Amino acid sequence: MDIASSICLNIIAFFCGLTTQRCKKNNTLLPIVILCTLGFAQGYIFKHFTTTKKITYILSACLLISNILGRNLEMIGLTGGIASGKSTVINTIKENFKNIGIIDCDAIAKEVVTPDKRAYRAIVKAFGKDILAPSGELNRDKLANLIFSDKNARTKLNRIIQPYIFFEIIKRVLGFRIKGVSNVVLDAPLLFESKILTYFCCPIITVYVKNNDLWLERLCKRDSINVQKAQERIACQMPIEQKIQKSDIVVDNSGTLSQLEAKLITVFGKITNSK
Ligand SMILES: CC(C)(COP(=O)(O)OP(=O)(O)OC[C@H]1O[C@@H](n2cnc3c(N)ncnc32)[C@H](O)[C@@H]1O)[C@@H](O)C(=O)NCCC(=O)NCCS
Ligand SMILES: Nc1ncnc2c1ncn2[C@@H]1O[C@H](COP(=O)(O)OP(=O)(O)OP(=O)(O)O)[C@@H](O)[C@H]1O
Repeated sequence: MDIASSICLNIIAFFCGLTTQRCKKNNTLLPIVILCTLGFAQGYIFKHFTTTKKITYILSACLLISNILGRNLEMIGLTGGIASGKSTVINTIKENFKNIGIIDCDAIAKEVVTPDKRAYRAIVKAFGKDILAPSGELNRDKLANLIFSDKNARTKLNRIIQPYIFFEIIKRVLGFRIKGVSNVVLDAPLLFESKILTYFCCPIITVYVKNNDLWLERLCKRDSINVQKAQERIACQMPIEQKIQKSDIVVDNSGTLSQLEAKLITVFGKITNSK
């Protein structure tokens, strides 16, 4: 019990460290407050066990180290509207910056709903078997049509799936830290909508397509949908103007792929060399 509590406190201390850059930027003392609270929580927990002073000192040092490990990890948030080019950005990063770790929330959202996973069972329970393809997997097109046209269904799906996505993000971030990776990109279409993720990411990059017609054209073509449906899907997310305003860096993807690549090499070159 004491070891489990200690591991949990260390994980919290690590993620508290990860919020440091964002809190510095926003001028808040939140990480220090959380760290002190953790110290007290640890003291309280261990008071009830027969531990020596030496062990308490070692455990406190562990908390501090976990916090420093979190501080030294740079989590770069990548977001933007639907079909704005986030996956294209990720492909460019993979090619040009081999040392950057990637966490793709869309991919995680697909993995956590494979048949017989807990999220899959919860979705089938909530939406019925109609939402399944003959193979037993989720019928993603059907689910997409449903959630992009019905706010209640969207909220219901988000409530079911997002805790599993967050849990997976935590696991992957810790995995990267253990491997010694110090820059991680979190590709999260709903980064600002989730609110909590914004505390862990600094800087946050928003990719957008300045030319609205071009944006609609790319979305219609990629998802094989008409303009009306494309507009409906765009309207399901926070307006892009708000995302831009909340971001630290914005990348306009109205140009060609090579123009995008050139912009990204400059942006990520600066971020990774700034430490
Ligand atoms: C609705 C689903 C089944 C559609 O699957 P599909 O394979 O057609 O699309 P894909 O997963 O690649 O998502 C495409 C894009 O749709 C947008 N989107 C997805 N889910 C949502 C949502 N709940 N609200 C608003 N936009 C969303 C995002 O921009 C995403 O990049 C799928 O997107 C899903 O499970 N969504 C809920 C999970 C979620 O919140 N994903 C975002 C991770 S932060
Ligand atoms: N600079 C570009 N020039 C031409 N086509 C592009 C460019 N950038 C992206 N695209 C195309 O636009 C479409 C959307 O891009 P992409 O899939 O990368 O967006 P996304 O933001 O990851 O989408 P989502 O998060 O909604 O899945 C794709 O078909 C992609 O090939």
